[in-house]
Amino acid sequence: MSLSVSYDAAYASYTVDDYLASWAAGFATAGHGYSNTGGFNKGGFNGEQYATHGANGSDYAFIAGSTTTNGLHYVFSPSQPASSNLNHYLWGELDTLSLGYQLGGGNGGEFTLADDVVTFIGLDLDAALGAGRTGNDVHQTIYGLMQGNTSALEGVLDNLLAGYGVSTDDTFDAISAALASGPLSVASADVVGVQALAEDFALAA
Ligand code: HEM
Repeated sequence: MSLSVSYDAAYASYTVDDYLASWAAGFATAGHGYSNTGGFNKGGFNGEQYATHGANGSDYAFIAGSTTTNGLHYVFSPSQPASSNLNHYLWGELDTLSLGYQLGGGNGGEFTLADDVVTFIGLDLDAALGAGRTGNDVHQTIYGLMQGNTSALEGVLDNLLAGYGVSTDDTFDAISAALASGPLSVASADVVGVQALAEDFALAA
């Protein structure tokens, strides 16, 4: 699936990094633990959506989504230490992410944001049961957001946006235009191939 981004026109000239920084500052979570767990759309520890809002009554929120039915799962084993790499981690197929304000829904229904500022579709991250936390992009991206830390998400986005010649340092409008014109052309990949060949000859000489 290719990446697409939809955003509130009021933020058109914000860079993605600027918006993520302001979202993170407003999310200002006091943490997760027992008091601010968020939840899955189906309740329990599995579903198509996981969502939470900042602690201390913050309206700032996010919804992580999977386009696969029952595609996201949380491992919570009280029998293992909370600090274990194989406990308290998210796995599954993470495809979409919405950031904004005023989380609603849940409790068996779909989550919504009354003010949905930006939605990324096509994140295309995948982690298997047993992946644990370390090296698990699905977990790191979402647990980062839960702590008001957007750096893992920025890394994921920059990785995808590089294929279109843009990055999270660009504005939503610039990114939207780059995504609309498609991935960098096959012709430029060919040019890279030719250059590599020329270097090979130079080394051989
Ligand atoms: C799905 C996204 C979630 C992620 C990425 C996540 C991640 C984590 C992590 C990394 C910890 C820290 C464990 C430690 O090192 O001490 C933790 C703790 C905890 N999580 Fe989650 N969590 C998620 C969702 C949930 C949900 C839906 C619940 C619902 C009950 C929950 C309940 C807890 C509790 C109770 C603790 C504290 C455990 C303790 O201190 O004994 N989490 N979580």
